[in-house]
Amino acid sequence: MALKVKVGIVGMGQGGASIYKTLRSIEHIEIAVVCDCSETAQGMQLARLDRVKTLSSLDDLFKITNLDVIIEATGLEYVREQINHYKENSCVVIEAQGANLMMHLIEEKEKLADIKRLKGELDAILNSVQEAIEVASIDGNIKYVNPSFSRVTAIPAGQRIGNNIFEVSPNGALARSLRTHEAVFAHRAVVGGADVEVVANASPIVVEGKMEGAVVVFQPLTDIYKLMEQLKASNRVIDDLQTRINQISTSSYTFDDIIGSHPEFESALDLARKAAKSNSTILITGESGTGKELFAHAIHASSLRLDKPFIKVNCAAIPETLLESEFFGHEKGAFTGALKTKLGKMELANGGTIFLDEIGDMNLHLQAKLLRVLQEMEFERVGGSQTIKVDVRVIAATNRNLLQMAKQGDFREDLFYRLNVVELGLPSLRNHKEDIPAYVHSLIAKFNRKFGKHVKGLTTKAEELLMQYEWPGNIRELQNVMERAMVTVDEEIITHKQFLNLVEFPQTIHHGQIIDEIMPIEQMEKHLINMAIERYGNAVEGKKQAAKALGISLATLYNKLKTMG
Ligand SMILES: Nc1ncnc2c1ncn2[C@@H]1O[C@H](COP(=O)(O)OP(=O)(O)OP(=O)(O)O)[C@@H](O)[C@H]1O
Repeated sequence: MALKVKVGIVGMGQGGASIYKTLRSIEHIEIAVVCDCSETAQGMQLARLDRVKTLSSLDDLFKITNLDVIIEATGLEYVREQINHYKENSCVVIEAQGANLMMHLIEEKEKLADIKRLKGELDAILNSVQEAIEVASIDGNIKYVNPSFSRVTAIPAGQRIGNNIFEVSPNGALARSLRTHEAVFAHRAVVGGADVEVVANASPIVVEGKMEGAVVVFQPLTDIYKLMEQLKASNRVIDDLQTRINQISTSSYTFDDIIGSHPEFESALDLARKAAKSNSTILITGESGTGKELFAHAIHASSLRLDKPFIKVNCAAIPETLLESEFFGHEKGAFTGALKTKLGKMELANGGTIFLDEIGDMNLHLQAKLLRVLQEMEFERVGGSQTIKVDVRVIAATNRNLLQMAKQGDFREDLFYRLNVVELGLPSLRNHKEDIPAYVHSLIAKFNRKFGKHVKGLTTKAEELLMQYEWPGNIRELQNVMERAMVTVDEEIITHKQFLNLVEFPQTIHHGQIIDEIMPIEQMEKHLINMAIERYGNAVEGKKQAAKALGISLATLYNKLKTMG
C-alpha cells in the first residue's frame, strides 16, 4: 500500500473547510487532525461527521507526532509563529494562500484528466464510425481526418492533414460550410484529390459563440447504392412473405363438422378417414353440393399435414389464361402485368395439401403440366427456368364424369388414373334422405344463432315435404331452403306453408299428382325436366328418352340443364 501524507489543518472556518473538502477526496492524503478554537466552526463539524480527530487547542496539536504537513488556514500571525516554533522538524507548514494554490493545481490536474478521458472516448468513436470525417479550422487548415476518410478516399491521413481545404476541395461541403458559416446537408460532390463521389453533411464548429472551424461527415455513393440494393432485396423477401401469409389458408373443417349416418354416407366417411392418414392422392366425386369441399378440409385436418397450408384452387373460376400462373406462379416480367414475382398455389401449398376443385374444368395443356407435378413433384414458374421442388398432397374434386371425359378426349386418361388413386364418391342427398332430419336439426341450431331466433323444429307435414323433394342441389340446396325459411319464420315451429311460400322453393310433383299451387312457368319447367331425368336416368341414353318425353331436342335439354345448374 502506498504511504499516505499525514496532514493537519489549523483553522477550520470557511477557507479551512474548503481545503479540507478537497484534500479528503485525494487518495494519498490522510487528514490526521483538524484544529480550531471554536468547536462549532464549519470545518470542525464536517471532520466530526467523517470521524477525523478534532482539537480545540494548539497545545494538543503539538502532542501529535509524525504529521508530514500542517496547513495553516487561520491567516493569523501568532498562530503561524507558534506552529513554526513547536512543530516537529520533519513537518512542513503550508500557509492558506499556498494551500489554495495547491488546491487549484489539483483541480486543474483533474480537469486535465477529464479532458484526456473525453479525448480517448472521442478517438474511439471517430475511429470506429463507417462515415468519413474531416475537420478544418476557420482558415481552411485541415486538422483531422478519421481512418474511414482514408478508407473511402484512399488518401492517407498524413497526406491530407496540414493541407488547406479551400485548395484541395474548394467545392466540397466542408469549404462551403466554412465560407457560409452554415450547415450543409446532402451535398453531392467528388472529393478533391480522390475520384470518389460522396454525399456529405457539414457543420460549423462553434466554441463559446465563435466559429472556429467546421466538420464534414460523408459516405461514398457506392456504399449508399449497396445499402439501397440490400434494402430492395429485403423488401422483396418481405413482400414474398406477405403474399404467402395472405394466401396461405388452413383447413376450416374437421370430420366432426360432417353430419350423416346413412350406410352409404357412412362408408364414404370411413374411407375418407382412412385415406386421410395416408399421403395418397384422392379424387372426390359427387354432385354439386354433396360436401366434396367439406370432405377435403376434413381430410387435411386429420392428416399429418394439418399444421401445414391447405390451399384451394377452383379450376373453373380462374380464367384459362391465368390458370398456369395461378398454379405455378410467375417470375417478374414473365408477361405484361407481371410486375413482381408471384408464388403459385402449388408452391404455397408446399408441405401441405392442394385442393383442386372442379378439376374437370382444367384445360388439357395444364393437365399435362399437373401430371408432371404429380409424378415428379417439381415445376418451373411461368417465365422462370429454375426447377422448384415441392411436397404437396393433392385432393381433387369434380362433379363431372372424368372417365367418360377421358374417353371423349376431354380429360387426360393418364391424369385421371393418377388422381384416382383413392376414389371417394359422395352420395347425392336423395340417396341418403334419412339424414335430412339430422341436417335440419343442425341447420336450425346454426340459423337460430345467426338470426337470434328460437325455432324448435318442423311440423310433420313440413318434414314430409322435405323428405319428398329430390334435392338436385343436395345439402347446399337444403341449407339455402332452411336459411330462407328461418329468415321469414316468426313462430317457433316451421310449417309446410313456410316452405311453400318461399318463392324459390320448388314443389315436388310426383307422377300423376295434380298440381294445386300456381307457380311460375319456369319453375314448372324445372320440375318437369327433373322428373324426366329422374325417370329415365342421367346417362346420355336416359337424357335422349327424357328429351323425347318432354318433346324437346337433346341439345335443348342440355342447354336447359346447363341453365338450371
Ligand atoms: N355431410 C355434411 N354435413 C354438414 N354439412 C354439409 C355436409 N355436406 C355438405 N355440407 C355443407 O353444404 C355446403 C356445400 O358443401 P360443399 O361446398 O362441400 O359441396 P361441394 O360438393 O364441394 O359443392 P360444389 O361441387 O358445388 O363445389 C357447405 O356449406 C357444407 O358445409
